[in-house]
Amino acid sequence: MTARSTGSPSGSPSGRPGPASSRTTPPPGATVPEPSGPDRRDLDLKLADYDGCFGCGDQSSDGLRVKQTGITGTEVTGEFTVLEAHQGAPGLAHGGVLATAMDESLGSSAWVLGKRYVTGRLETDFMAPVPVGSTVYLRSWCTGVDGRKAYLQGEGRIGGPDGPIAVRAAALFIEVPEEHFSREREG
Ligand SMILES: CCCCCCCCCCCCCCCC(=O)SCCNC(=O)CCNC(=O)[C@H](O)C(C)(C)COP(=O)(O)OP(=O)(O)OC[C@H]1O[C@@H](n2cnc3c(N)ncnc32)[C@H](O)[C@@H]1OP(=O)(O)O
Repeated sequence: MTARSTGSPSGSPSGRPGPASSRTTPPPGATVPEPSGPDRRDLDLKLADYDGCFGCGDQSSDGLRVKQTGITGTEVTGEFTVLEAHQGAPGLAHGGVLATAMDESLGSSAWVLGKRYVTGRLETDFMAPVPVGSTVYLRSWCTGVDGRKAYLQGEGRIGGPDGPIAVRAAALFIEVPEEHFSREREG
């Protein structure tokens, strides 16, 4: 296993600027709350009847089937394996698939904040090609909450949980009421 290339994912292992733009950087005064979301066991129960999510569900044969592997504070880790169905260029993961995996990971970190969030803005940096068959090790965490806005960052590594960063992301999630989901379905 190689050494993790940066302790701080907002750092710049490649010399490139960090992943967050002004729209995904928390404003001064934003704070990271104590996670108050359901713990893993509650979550498993609540999600037991729904496995249709393209990111984490088991019903979608070509879905990513991201498995969550740990939660520490707002940091959520997970992993998925790149299948042939996920190709862009021959033998390599499609960038949109990697962005989706980051959305899933960032969304999981937002979930542990204990409120309902949807992705408002998602920014991704693609740092290295990801071959089909690779396991991508995902990690996301909250950098601040300001009213309805939750700011998150994340990364996907290959070769092991401490391997090189292949993709990194920053996002703004927006808190929505429960009706958001039923209203949109009926719309
Ligand atoms: C824990 C371990 C196990 C976990 C186990 C799994 C758990 C489960 C995980 C699930 C993980 C799924 C992860 C996928 C998550 C999706 O994929 S969600 C689907 C994709 N996203 C959407 O469909 C959202 C569509 N957009 C919308 O519905 C609406 O635009 C929104 C985002 C709700 C905002 O609309 P609104 O409520 O009318 O609010 P609005 O006033 O427009 O905006 C609120 C504020 O946000 C700002 N804002 C909104 N959008 C933006 C933007 N794009 N850029 C900058 N600012 C913005 C506004 O400027 C405004 O700012 P202020 O004026 O308040 O300063």
